[in-house]
Amino acid sequence: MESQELPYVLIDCIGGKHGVYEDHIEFLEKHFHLISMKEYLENKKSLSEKIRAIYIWYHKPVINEELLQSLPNLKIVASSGVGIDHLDLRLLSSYGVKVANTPFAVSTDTADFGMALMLASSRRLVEGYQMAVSPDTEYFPADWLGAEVSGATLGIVGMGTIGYKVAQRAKAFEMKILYHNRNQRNKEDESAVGAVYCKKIDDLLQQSDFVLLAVTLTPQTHKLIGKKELELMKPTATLINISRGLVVDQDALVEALQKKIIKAAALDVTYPEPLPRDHPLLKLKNIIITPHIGSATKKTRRLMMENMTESIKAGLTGLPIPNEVLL
Ligand SMILES: O=CC(=O)O
Repeated sequence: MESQELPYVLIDCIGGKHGVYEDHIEFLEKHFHLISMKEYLENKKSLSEKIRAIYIWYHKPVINEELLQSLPNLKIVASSGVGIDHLDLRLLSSYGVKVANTPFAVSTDTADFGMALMLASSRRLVEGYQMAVSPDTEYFPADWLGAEVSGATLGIVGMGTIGYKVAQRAKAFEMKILYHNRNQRNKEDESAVGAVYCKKIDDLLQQSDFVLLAVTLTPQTHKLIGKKELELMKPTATLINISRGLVVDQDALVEALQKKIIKAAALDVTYPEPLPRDHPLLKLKNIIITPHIGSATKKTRRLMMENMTESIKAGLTGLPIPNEVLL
């Protein structure tokens, strides 16, 4: 098929050639005629009727009335990852636009990364590395005590696909697993991993050595963990966030870490991302921060791209859309 006949897809990413990996571009260009957001905005008149899909790769474009009105033939928005907090589903649906994400592609790596953060924080991996490579520090073995992960209590807030995979891994570490879901207790999953359901999040916060957040960001989970919740946690506990920065009240977290109300935090997500270089979280020692890389492995990112391509193709041909996000 000639490139001119391929469906026009608006691609929105950060940096690089469309901000995605070269081999992804190669693949995508076999299926779509890619138009970058910049190109679109500069040539709106000639392109607006041609665009039939939007491909969002780790970015948060503003898809508002103005954009939607300018794209009369838009059928589907495919968004990388699982979180779709950057999309207004009602608005999109009112324009007849479908939405798809890639929840299954990301879950294994993101769960692995939650474990990595828990282990790195408890066993002082980053501090240890810094000490090991520092030319002029003396090393005293007695200074390097960490906290055990094996046998400790892990509280998972949000046991969906990712949370459940964290629980499977935690089981192998012989952890005691607690979980809290806002809406749904899942008896099958909990018995498979030997997890104990906490109807009240407060019970989980009070009992856990590690609290791991794996919830979706919604108006209900916005700043779910604030001052009160942090104060319920043990002073020896660590907060791990692999969901969205806005699930935690960051000002309250800074205070809790400064005052040692909790022991430490390990965050793959913050708000904003990245944090401004003078942000108080970056000045603390009892924290690990990574740049939202939970799903960042070659295989997973490739699978996400393939999933998004399948969803767009299905959406444009009227077939059932894999990974469609329903309102
Ligand atoms: O943050 C990543 C995702 O939503 O999968």
